[in-house]
Amino acid sequence: MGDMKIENDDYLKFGDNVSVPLESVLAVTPSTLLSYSSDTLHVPSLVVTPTEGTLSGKDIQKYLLPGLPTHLDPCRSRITVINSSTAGAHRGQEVYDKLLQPLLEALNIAHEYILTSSPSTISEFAASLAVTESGLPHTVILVSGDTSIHELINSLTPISSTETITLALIPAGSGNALMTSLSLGSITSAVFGLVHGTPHPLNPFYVTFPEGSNEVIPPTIHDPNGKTVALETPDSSSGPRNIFSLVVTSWGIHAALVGDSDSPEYRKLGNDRFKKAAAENLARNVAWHGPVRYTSAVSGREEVVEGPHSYLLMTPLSSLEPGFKIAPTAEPLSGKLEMVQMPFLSGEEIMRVLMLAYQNGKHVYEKEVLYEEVEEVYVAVHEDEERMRRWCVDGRIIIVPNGATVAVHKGVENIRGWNIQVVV
Ligand SMILES: Nc1ncnc2c1ncn2[C@@H]1O[C@H](COP(=O)(O)OP(=O)(O)OP(=O)(O)O)[C@@H](O)[C@H]1O
Repeated sequence: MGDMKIENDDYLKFGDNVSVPLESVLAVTPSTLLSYSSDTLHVPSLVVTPTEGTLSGKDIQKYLLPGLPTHLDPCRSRITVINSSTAGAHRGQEVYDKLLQPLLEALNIAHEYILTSSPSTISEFAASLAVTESGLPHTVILVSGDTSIHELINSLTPISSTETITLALIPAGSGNALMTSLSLGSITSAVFGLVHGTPHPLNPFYVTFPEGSNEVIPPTIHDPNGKTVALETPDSSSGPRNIFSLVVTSWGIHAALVGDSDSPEYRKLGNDRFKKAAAENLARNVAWHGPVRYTSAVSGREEVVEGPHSYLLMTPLSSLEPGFKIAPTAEPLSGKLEMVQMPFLSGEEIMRVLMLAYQNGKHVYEKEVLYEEVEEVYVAVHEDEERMRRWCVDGRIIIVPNGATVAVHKGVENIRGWNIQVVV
């Protein structure tokens, strides 16, 4: 299947000689897989005769699609495509109309299509998921950014059995840190991965927030001021709450600038809001107080950093955005968790150190930076001011009570009975 230009709408006939740019080839499939299968359409004949500059016998393996993988086979999976309509530059519909829908149709992949219409469409979908009547596992093709993935996995409700849900991610958000770290950050590479990839456990890490924690709900058109509500999860409205994180969890200056940039005053500034929030937070020169106790995954020993701190961030990903290698040794999907901590530093020093992250993650060699693979991190937050008690979990802002301890745990495979896999 390729992006071929064929004159006069003619079908290709066996033996026809056609040139297709290699980067346009998605798959080489037997014609029996295709919905418009016909005796005259023999897609493999396009590429099985290698000439210089075309596919060689070895190369062709990468493109071969002899049959549908389980996650795309409607006889073996229940498939839903969710398009997060406000993600990134709002190009999700175009991606679905021009790329995904024709591809799924050509391969006879029956699916349900959901175009999000509100900030709760994804969580409502996830909450409605149950073991299918047919017993088939769910495949969700999510055309979105990282926030939508976070919402989906965190809205799954508990089930008594263990079920698998397979996510195929098409990066259409403004950040796409997960897919960027998996080297599938472009739409074309992700669509190639959708067809040729295999499911791997996502292993999200999780953060336990104590009772009394609140969540800041950013402004929407319906509620231009936003609001703060008690933090809830599908399995608990009292006691500690576990929030699953796939990109980043932070406290200190990172959480402060993400939190500020979401406020109604900053939102008016569009994309410049991040720059302004960063500049203002760096100029404040404040320190965050509370001991950080962690278990090193390397030595197995428990260590304590008393603080005060400027920066504390936990992530399983190497890059939070293209080029910004905050955790250069991270191995996404491995379940491993990296911690980056900086003591109280001036705004200028923080900036100097963080800019080294753009040089292939060189900041981790600076004496000011503590960089460790960790099993667990416990942070006792001692701050009077509410804005200093803000945590960021994949962009969500959560405010903890003064004196409370937040616990961060390395990756787990199962969320409330659901084994989450991602196609890579
Ligand atoms: N029609 C809609 N109206 C309001 N909110 C929506 C609508 N559709 C989706 N959303 C919400 O908008 C957010 C989109 O987040 P998503 O991660 O997909 O893109 P993004 O924010 O551009 O990317 P990133 O998270 O990488 O920065 C999600 O919170 C989603 O629930």
